[in-house]
Amino acid sequence: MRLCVIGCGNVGRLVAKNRGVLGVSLKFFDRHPERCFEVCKDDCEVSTSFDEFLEGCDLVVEAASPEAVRQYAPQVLRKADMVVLSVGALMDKELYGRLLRIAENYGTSIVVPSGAVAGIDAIKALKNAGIEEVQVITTKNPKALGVNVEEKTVLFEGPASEAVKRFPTNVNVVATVSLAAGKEATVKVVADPSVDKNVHEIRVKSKAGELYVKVTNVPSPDNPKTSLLAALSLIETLKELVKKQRIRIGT
Ligand SMILES: NC(=O)C1=CN([C@@H]2O[C@H](COP(=O)(O)OP(=O)(O)OC[C@H]3O[C@@H](n4cnc5c(N)ncnc54)[C@H](OP(=O)(O)O)[C@@H]3O)[C@@H](O)[C@H]2O)C=CC1
Ligand SMILES: O=C([O-])CC(=O)C(=O)O
Repeated sequence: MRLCVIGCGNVGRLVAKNRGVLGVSLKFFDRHPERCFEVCKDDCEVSTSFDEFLEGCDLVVEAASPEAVRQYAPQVLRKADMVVLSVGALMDKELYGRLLRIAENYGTSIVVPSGAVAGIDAIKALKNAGIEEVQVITTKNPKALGVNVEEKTVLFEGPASEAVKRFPTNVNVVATVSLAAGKEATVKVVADPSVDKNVHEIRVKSKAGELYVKVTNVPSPDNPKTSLLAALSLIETLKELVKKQRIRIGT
């Protein structure tokens, strides 16, 4: 199995470290090829041309940016299944519909890991009973959100589709929650100088009950915006995709 990864940053590096566990050969692509050469050493391939990168891929992982999803997903899905981390891109209804049509025509799939949140299994299940309300509050240190504030400050309140435009690499989770719920989440983004974790609180009201999930994530050492849990969730998703599972846990 050849796993092809777009993005040689924080998450790409963790995939490379877990190569042995996954038992795959790896190929990388990034707009900074030097980052890929550093990630790979002599252990994997690096492509500097995207067309060449796509050749022979069994599964493609996007760990780059929402822009990379817009740029590359249509081409990828004509050839292979694609795991998408920059889920915010899928809040664009036109792109979402277009990608699903391509996947349908070419027999491929888009896979969205739970990423930096928990409870996606229950939200999907609750959808079957009817979801009335979905809210997400994301609180991070101002540095992670790219602002300079001295006290706890609400930076944004509004729908998920707007939140992902304002914070494209900080709140992909609100897109994942919205897609799982089949309903756009209302979102609050808070910068708090007193926190050193990436905190996501999810509230769902449904006919089958209410859900409240709070994750207090350790930021990745190399990229404080991205929680370590997001990369670990990807690794777990990849294990399920590349290895035949004798038991599957969760929805
Ligand atoms: N679904 C979820 O729950 C979560 C998703 N994420 C998302 O996962 C993605 C990866 O995160 P992380 O590894 O920490 O990010 P990094 O910024 O550490 O690494 C991303 C790498 O991809 C490169 N890149 C970005 N856009 C493109 C492009 N269009 N073409 C080629 N290369 C590109 C970046 O270059 P450059 O530095 O120039 O941008 C960088 O080298 C991010 O979009 C992040 O927001 C993160 C956390 C949770
Ligand atoms: O990692 C996190 O805590 C959340 C994040 O950056 C995102 O959803 O883009």
